[in-house]
Amino acid sequence: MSLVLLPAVDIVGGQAVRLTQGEAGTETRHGEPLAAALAWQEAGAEWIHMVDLDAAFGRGGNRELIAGVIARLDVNVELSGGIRDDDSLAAALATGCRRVNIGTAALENPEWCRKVIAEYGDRIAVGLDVRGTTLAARGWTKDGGDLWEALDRLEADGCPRYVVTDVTKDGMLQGPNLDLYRRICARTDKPVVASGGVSCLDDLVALASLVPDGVEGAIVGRALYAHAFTLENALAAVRV
Ligand SMILES: O=C(O)c1ccccc1N[C@@H]1O[C@H](COP(=O)(O)O)[C@@H](O)[C@H]1O
Repeated sequence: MSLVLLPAVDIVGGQAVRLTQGEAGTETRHGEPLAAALAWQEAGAEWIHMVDLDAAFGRGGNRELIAGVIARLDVNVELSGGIRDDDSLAAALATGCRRVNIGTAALENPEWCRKVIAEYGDRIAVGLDVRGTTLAARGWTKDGGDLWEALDRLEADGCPRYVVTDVTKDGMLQGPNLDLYRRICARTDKPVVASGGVSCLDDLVALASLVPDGVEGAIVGRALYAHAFTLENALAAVRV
């Protein structure tokens, strides 16, 4: 199996942006989310990782715009940010995304998370956003507990997929935390999508070497927007 590449489209105030280590106020702007998403689709992406950062930071959201973007796409969208209760989950699924990524609520509301995993199966992924082995919640501004305790609980609850971000690597262009993904894959048989730090094609080749361990995909953000490589070249680099 080839590593699945998910170009990221993060949205603030209706614009595509990139943050550094997820910190509000560090954004660089990259135009219309639709234009970005269409560019990744045309370059061959099969999935797009879309984040409503305003919703993740608890300061509004971009759901209508996101629904309009997804309606124009043929590729699968994994949608993150602010999905924390029945209403926000229903609104997220109604955008037409293929799956949603639950972060804060998986840490703060385990019972609800268990319920929606049982109800929606693989339309749900849980985002494990970590600094060291401490989880980050609420726009990565609050500690969300111990990674290994949460992972054991989510395993018991049947979580079908994990999207694992090393927050300290995100937007830094300094390479991914391969050891983190190895350690998580050693503790679960469920697919893991790796996020944070990809800077060059060699980083993607290194992540692709973890496919037999359980790394299914890699989210690529700043490296694509900074033109460190093209998505076409990235897809070729991980193709087997
Ligand atoms: O992706 C980011 O750069 C990011 C930065 C700061 C906070 C969250 C970010 N992204 C993703 O948002 C969801 C978390 O949202 P919530 O906690 O469920 O509301 C998660 O997938 C993060 O990886």
